Amino acid sequence: MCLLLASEVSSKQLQQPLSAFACYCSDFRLFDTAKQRRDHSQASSQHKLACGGPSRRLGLHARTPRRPTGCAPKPPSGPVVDLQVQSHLTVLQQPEIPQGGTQHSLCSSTAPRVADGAPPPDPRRPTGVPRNPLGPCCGLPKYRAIDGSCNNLKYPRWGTPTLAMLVYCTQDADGVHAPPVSVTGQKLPGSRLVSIVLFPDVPIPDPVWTLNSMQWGQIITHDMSMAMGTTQAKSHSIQCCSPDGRLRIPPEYANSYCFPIIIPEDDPVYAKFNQMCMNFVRSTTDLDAGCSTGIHPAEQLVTVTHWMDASLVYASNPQLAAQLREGVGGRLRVQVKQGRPFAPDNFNKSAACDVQSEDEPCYQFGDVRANQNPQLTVLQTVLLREHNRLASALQHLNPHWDDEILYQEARKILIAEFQHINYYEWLPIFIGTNNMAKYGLIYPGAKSYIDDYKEDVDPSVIQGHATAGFRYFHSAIQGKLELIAEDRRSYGALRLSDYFNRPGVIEQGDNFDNLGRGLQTQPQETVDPFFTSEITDFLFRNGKPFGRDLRAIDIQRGRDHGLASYNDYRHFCGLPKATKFQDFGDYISPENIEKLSLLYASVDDVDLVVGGSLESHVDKTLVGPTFLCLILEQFYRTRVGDRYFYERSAHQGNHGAFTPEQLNEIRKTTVSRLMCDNSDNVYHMQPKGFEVLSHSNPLVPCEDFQAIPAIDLSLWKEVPVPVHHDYYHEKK
Ligand code: HEM
Repeated sequence: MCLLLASEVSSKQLQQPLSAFACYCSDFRLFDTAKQRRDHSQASSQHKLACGGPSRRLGLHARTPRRPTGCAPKPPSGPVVDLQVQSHLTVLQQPEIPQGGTQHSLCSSTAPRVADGAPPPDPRRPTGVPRNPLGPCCGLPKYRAIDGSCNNLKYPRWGTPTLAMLVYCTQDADGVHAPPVSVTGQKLPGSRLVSIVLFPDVPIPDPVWTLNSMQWGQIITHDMSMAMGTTQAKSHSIQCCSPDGRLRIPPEYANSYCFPIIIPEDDPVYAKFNQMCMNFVRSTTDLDAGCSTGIHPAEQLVTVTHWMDASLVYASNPQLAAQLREGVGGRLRVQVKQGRPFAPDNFNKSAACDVQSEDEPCYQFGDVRANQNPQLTVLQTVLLREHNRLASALQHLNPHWDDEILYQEARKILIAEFQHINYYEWLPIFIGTNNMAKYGLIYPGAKSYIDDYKEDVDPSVIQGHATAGFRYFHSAIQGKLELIAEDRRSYGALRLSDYFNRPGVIEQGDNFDNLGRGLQTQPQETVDPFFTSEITDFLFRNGKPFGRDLRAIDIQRGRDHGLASYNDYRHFCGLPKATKFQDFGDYISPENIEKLSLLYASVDDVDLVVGGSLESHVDKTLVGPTFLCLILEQFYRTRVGDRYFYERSAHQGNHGAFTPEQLNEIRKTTVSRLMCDNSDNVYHMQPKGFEVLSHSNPLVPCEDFQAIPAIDLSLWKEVPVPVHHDYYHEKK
């Protein structure tokens, strides 16, 4: 029997830093008890001290200058390419996205990770092969394991929760875990100050893309990443500031996870409330978990599966996954309210939501962040309903299938739909169809299997993607969520910060449909260096007149994770390295260069989160070249490293591969079809749901299957294999 890693861990435990869960270390030592782990980690910190390294546990945060080259220059490799978009992109070099057989060169500041070819030896990165305590993967399962293990048969733990993010370029001040400081040895400019100066609130509605483009992006994020030790919705159990907004105690004595954001005295918002300190708790690393000897850069752990596997629907650990199931007909549990299915009540409402009474809804989904904002909860509910819709249809077609088969088959189809929407409908908007096709992320027009699986490509979430690049799309968040009627008139709007962690609003009246139509009608905010004050001043304010600043948190998180500088990442992505601020002028405006030069002492100090968010966009994308390079790399890995990717055939080990006919049905999936099929009383949608209504994208009836195609599930009808009588024994 296969024992799965996360079977040791409950979802609640996974949210807590260093909670008492079993921890696999890179040498595959399994700590059975918290005490064993503590002993080991004490030994590690002694070792660190012996090596002259810091000890966060003792509050000794070394403050050594930012190393100027956290990222070694990428050796020239392969031809300069133009990405078929803009001549100004000629700096990006083809090997950024590994193509078949090409050795991918990575920053050398940390041990290189795997792209193509043989994996480089990295003693810190568990592969799970020789000493896998789980034993070998069992057989060749048709379905993905809930915790993502055994997707890669050579490296069974790749993509599982509690594995670290992939690092290209790090810049910990002490080479291990201390947040970076300026090359001058001084502090970097405060994250809140940078947020105020460079990322103000200037509302510009996007002329083309709907709010669903933003919201679906958050869904993709939550499927693939959540840094361990962060809460991302509710306030953290560790508080680094005093209740009146002052620093609780001098940093050197504070909780070793504290890294509070200092608020400037003349802050335009927080000063009015005498706030000088914004809570910020560091993510949990392999070092904290006692899984590192402390002589390498600490790596942040992820609590969800790294795969694109709809883990936000099904959970990332088997216990929670089992609790989410109805146990009948392959369905997931729901509670039906006025004839409409919603997710079941959260196991611990007050921990998961900011509810004001026990009656107020707060849901249990596969991901802990699902209640964070109403539109997110709407999409989580749509996906939940879609699973049950598929399971019921399959049951109708195949009454002989049991609960397990129905669950797994519906899950397999839903994951395929999800991957298809992500790769063929959503990502092209953000990173460009041409770029994706050129680097093997999509194959437009394909009618058969795409066998591009590469066993040695590590599918892990990349630091530069999750901690910087993808967070740029926080810019697309709208401060008001419009309620849209069937005739597409708006008759009101919800203020976002009134409803953080209060999802019950989606049940009131027709709000579920109104919010769903709002997602597909209201434009998102333009992706640019402007961010709504609903997230920069009022994030998670929970009834208070001020909240927190997500942009400042993004910047601080980049420092917490030791991301190398923007200049280093620029260089890594093929842009020339700057020696003076004006050298950023190829992609950053003169006004912003001036602001950067006033804030930062050196070009080598500029945070990746900051510089990347100021770049002008590559044509036909919503990002500049540095983030484009990182996001392309991420989704290349996510695709080719996934043995179960929906376009894959059985020849490459996808033992549950769709038939070619089924695959071509999956390829009809669109986000509009999902919204049509899983709303309550929505009868019209535009075919392209991520694009605003227009003459070329008009409203059509949901029953218009030409305009909004539906998957023909009859192709999943299985002719039962006749049971052969055992005449020999019968005769006897
Ligand atoms: C209303 C919408 C959203 C809200 C309120 C929100 C809020 C947050 C918060 C609070 C965090 C944790 C910050 C930290 O402690 O480091 C976070 C992380 C993140 N967000 Fe968002 N977000 C939203 C939408 C989006 C969108 C649209 C995207 C991308 C398309 C996105 C991408 C990310 C990423 C990549 C992370 C890091 C996840 C991890 O690895 O831990 N978010 N967001």
